[in-house]
Amino acid sequence: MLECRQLVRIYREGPQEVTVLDQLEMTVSAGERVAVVGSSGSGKTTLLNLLGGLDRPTAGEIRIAGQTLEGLSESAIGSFRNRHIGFVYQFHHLLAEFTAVENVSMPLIIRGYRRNEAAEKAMALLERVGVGERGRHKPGELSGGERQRVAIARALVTDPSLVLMDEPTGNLDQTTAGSILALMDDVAARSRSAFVVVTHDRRIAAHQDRILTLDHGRLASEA
Ligand SMILES: Nc1ncnc2c1ncn2[C@@H]1O[C@H](COP(=O)(O)OP(=O)(O)OP(=O)(O)O)[C@@H](O)[C@H]1O
Repeated sequence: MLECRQLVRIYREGPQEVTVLDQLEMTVSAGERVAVVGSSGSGKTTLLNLLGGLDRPTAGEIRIAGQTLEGLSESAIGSFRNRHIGFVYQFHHLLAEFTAVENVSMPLIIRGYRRNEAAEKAMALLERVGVGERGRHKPGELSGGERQRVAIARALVTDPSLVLMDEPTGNLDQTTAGSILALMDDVAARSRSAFVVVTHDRRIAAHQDRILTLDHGRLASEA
């Protein structure tokens, strides 16, 4: 499902070069859930941005669902992402002028769902993450944790083949985080989505099939 070969990301700051990812190798199968842990600044967000095609590697190859990202134009990566990848990033990027239901419906409408059908599916997911009664509100009227849950619903609503999550439960209490884990279980079981979850939360990490630790630009298996 996901394969990285000799992935390198070097940041240049004037004359300085910082190698954040160094010949990194990673494989995730369909339906498999992987946690990525590592100290602050170890490159976890950098890795997620590369996997989602938001940033380009300095060298190396990323293959998702049989497609190599290298060589795709920005717009081709954009439409590939819409079809295959669900994202939860630290900044949620919800559309401010749309309600929670509309935000979660959007990826379905892009895929050709009718508005009513999309809204129904979106609402069911918002209910699953405990914000059903906030569905008619815009992001500015929601708390940080509520916005985060809307972003999680939006990432999962299309049953994407790959889900990328950066600290998905960072703002959430234990009970709410538990309901997110249950939803991830459902999605993984139903649609064989692969998950890559960056987290500092040991409970979230332990819930995945494998834990990979990012250290000195490489991934080592922990469990
Ligand atoms: N655009 C950039 N230009 C230069 N350096 C960058 C850039 N983005 C990230 N870095 C550096 O790359 C390193 C890895 O950053 P990254 O955000 O990937 O770490 P992280 O593991 O996600 O950290 P955290 O757990 O704190 O979120 C850091 O040293 C950071 O300062």
